Amino acid sequence: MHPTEEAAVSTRVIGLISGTSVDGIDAALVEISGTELDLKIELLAGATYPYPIELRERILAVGAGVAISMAELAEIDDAIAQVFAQAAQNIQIGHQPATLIGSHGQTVYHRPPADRRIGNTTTPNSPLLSTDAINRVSAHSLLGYSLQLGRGELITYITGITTVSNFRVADIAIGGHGAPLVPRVDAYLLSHPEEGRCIQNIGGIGNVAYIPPRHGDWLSKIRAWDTGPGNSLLDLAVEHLSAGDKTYDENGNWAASGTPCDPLVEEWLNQDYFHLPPPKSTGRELFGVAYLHECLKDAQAYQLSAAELLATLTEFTAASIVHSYRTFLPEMPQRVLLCGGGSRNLYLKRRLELLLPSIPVLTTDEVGLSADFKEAIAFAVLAYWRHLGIPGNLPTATGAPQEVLLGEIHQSQ
Ligand SMILES: Nc1ncnc2c1ncn2[C@@H]1O[C@H](COP(=O)(O)OP(=O)(O)OP(=O)(O)O)[C@@H](O)[C@H]1O
Ligand SMILES: CC(=O)N[C@H]1[C@@H]2OC[C@@H](O2)[C@@H](O)[C@@H]1O[C@H](C)C(=O)O
Repeated sequence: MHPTEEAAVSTRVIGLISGTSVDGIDAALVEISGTELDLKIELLAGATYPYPIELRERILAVGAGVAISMAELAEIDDAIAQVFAQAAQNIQIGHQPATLIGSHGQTVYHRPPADRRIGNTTTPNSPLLSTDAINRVSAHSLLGYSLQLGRGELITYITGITTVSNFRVADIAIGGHGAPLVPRVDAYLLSHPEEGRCIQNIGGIGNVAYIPPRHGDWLSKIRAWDTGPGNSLLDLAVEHLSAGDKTYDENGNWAASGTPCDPLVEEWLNQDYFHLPPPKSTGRELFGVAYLHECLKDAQAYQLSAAELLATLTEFTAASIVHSYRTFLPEMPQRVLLCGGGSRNLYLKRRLELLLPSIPVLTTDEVGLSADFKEAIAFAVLAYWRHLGIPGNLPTATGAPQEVLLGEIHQSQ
């Protein structure tokens, strides 16, 4: 059957992801029809299932670089697959069953490819290589590497539903970053005929998709990249400042009771990552525990209170987003649509509004797409595209030289 004929009938798909905040598994049950410009989704159910505490701690430790044996890695891989499969089963309760699952899994390691474009520098997470050295080492060592745990074949076995997983590797194998992948879905679900929009996800890490008005060769003009920290530094700081009592700054209330220290924000924006042109991607390897400790050290000179420190980190997060728009976008957007948990941080949203005068800052909820479950929905769509033979990456977002089919299919029996 031709892909478009098959797509005329809607398909019930489950999207699963646990992001860089490692707070739990976001599951979305969606009805999908159409393919690209006619793509339609209906969110039938969305829920977040928290990780068992011990598993979350193990994942965070692995993500922070704690060495583990291969046996432990295998154990964590299967434990994650089991909780993902359980999430897939739970989200279907009270609904007609799904026929396909798109499971992103849990990122535990992400290394962007070494950057050939910038003479003798590389991306921040790669060892520093001179142009000569780059030419000497094999092409393979220049590739990125991204590891998502929660193997798809086990999810298929437990749920009995065909599962697509390992979405990032095909893009990475041809030289892309393998991230961000959601922008192609954003393009078809959130583009506007007349309006240029920035879709800003604020998860653990922040990422933007700039989508120009939908005419001419708009698709090739989309730009997308990881903007830097989302909630990662804020969450780590809150945990540190509350001595483990709190895991995040609810609605940004704590930060809102302080005042940002502008010289520190300026200083922090000098970091290499913010000056590296897109395509670019990052993770907790860069914006994680060690990074926060550097920030805390820098802050000592200013003797900031806890509230002032959080206000400063929140300002830094907002400023890194806006700085990247002003530096790398061909034109400023006419509207910004926020999604991800950080869109619930009202103080962060207010600071973004202040830094973007005259540009409305809304959430994707306000244009009909769930801000909480957009990523899970996107992986349902990516699995559906894989199933229909439609590519999922956007070369302008990942830096890959071409479009590719994303994901490995684990067929149910
Ligand atoms: N009401 C709220 N107020 C402030 N922050 C919030 C609120 N709700 C959620 N958050 C923040 O959102 C985070 C979770 O966001 P989200 O689930 O989008 O991240 P993620 O999907 O793990 O990350 P990524 O998009 O990088 O993969 C929490 O850790 C918290 O910091
Ligand atoms: C390697 C990895 O898991 N990257 C995530 C992370 O979280 C936000 C940002 O960094 C983004 O690049 C990506 O996630 C979304 C789902 C994406 O691929 O679009």
